[in-house]
Amino acid sequence: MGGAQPSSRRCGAPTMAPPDSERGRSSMFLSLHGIDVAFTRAGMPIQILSDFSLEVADGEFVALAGRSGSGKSTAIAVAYGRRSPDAGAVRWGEVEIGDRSEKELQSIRRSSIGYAAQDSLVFDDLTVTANVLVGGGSAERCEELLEGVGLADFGGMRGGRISGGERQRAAVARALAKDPTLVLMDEPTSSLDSDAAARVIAELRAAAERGASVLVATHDVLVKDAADRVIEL
Ligand SMILES: Nc1ncnc2c1ncn2[C@@H]1O[C@H](COP(=O)(O)OP(=O)(O)OP(=O)(O)O)[C@@H](O)[C@H]1O
Repeated sequence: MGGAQPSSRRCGAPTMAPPDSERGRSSMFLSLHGIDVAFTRAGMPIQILSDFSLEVADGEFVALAGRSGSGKSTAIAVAYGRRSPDAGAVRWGEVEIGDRSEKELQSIRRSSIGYAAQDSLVFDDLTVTANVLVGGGSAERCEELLEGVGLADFGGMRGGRISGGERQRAAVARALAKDPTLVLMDEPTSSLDSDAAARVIAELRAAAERGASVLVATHDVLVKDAADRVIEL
């Protein structure tokens, strides 16, 4: 067999990306291998992820879909190292995260991973610009991203004064401001109308085109349509 090609961009192997030397940046593909996660509900163990594996190549935008409760947020939390799996391995590029101390992981997260949880914190007392820059990145990049997600006029406003959808977009801008090599997001468009969602999706695509590996848990058909591949849990 060997040379089988994926039949469409929706399934099959990760897409190829230009080598690091051409992009002038380090590689940070994502690999989850053989992941098991179980929780206890009403005193009974329930298996949420069972021998679950996925890979996201450099420059690839992958949507993680599936019914409510299927384990999308859990998979994103495992990928970020926020939740330890019962079994299996997570790799950020060449780094197997189970082999590293929390301090080392924190340092990699700070420099290279853009993460936005479903409930990303926006500081009420900081301006939107300051909220974005908490995650690193330049003032210029912050301005560009705020414009991109439709918050160009909001930079000076306090986080406590903006709407839920605006907070969500500020959290996306914060995750992307340092131009991370790995992007992990949980439902980044859940509070957004289709115009605002399209803006966020354009920024996620742009991150992938710059060479980042992008994994997004979502129910949003717009995100699924924009992704290179959709993985159903
Ligand atoms: N800490 C926990 N303790 C017990 N059960 C948990 C815990 N965290 C998650 N679960 C359960 O695991 C299942 C998967 O949760 P998860 O949040 O990963 O699903 P999801 O696919 O992201 O769902 P949604 O689309 O509704 O956000 C759910 O049934 C949830 O109740």
